[in-house]
Amino acid sequence: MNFGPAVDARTGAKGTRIDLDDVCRHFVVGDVVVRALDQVNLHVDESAFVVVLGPSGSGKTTLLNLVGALDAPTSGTIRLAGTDLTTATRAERTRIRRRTVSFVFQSFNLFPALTALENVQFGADVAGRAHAERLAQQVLEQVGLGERGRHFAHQLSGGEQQRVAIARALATGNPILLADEPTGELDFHTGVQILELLRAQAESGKTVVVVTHNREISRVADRVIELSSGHIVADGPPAGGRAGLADLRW
Ligand SMILES: Nc1ncnc2c1ncn2[C@@H]1O[C@H](COP(=O)(O)OP(=O)(O)OP(=O)(O)O)[C@@H](O)[C@H]1O
Repeated sequence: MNFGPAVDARTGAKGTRIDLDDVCRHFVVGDVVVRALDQVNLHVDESAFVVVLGPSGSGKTTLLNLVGALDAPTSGTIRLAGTDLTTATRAERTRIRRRTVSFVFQSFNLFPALTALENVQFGADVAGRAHAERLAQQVLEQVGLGERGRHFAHQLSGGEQQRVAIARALATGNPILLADEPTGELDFHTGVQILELLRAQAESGKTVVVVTHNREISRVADRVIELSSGHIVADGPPAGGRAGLADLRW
């Protein structure tokens, strides 16, 4: 197992560092200020399976969007792989995003008009990787769908679609994988298979950040960051130690 920091082969940067200092993200809607995140300090420098846990509205997606350079904070500093996102231009943020992070969503978000292989190749293309088609086929095989490359999303089960989505994220080669409720639309058994796949990525050197409201998922994390009303209220290993996937129930 390799828990050391992944090094970006193209830039030499230690790609797994995520640094948030005094980060606030406030939304102003009319007279109301929604403090989605307030004075958040978070540092992740390990290749690990990190679960961000919190109830609906606690700020999980807001946090993921900031870490993924999809959104900018109201105040505070965010650095990704050592680069300050808050002072970066929009073009720089795009470049950092392409080389550092990948995304997996609750509802899979595959392109319906593309085959499974083409969806995965898209990930490699966006990140500017060479031999994208060959790479896409290899990654599809890695997630157990080597035979399904010509199939479209509607010909795949939910769990298979999520595997393709994870393959698309892996095909980028980027060191940080961000997943928003990746098991939210799956039955328990399929959800555990997806968690197993995500855990395996962390064990092979990636930083995997999963946000969820499902406390059970946090039991298999290396590190659990609990959010409540926009604040981090707990940060550490799961209470009672890390459980095995076979111990989960939900
Ligand atoms: N664009 C926006 N405009 C106004 N308020 C917003 C916006 N985006 C998020 N919020 C508010 O910020 C708070 C945090 O939202 P966020 O989506 O991050 O929570 P969450 O923990 O991901 O919730 P859920 O589990 O329901 O997805 C909520 O009160 C939400 O209504």
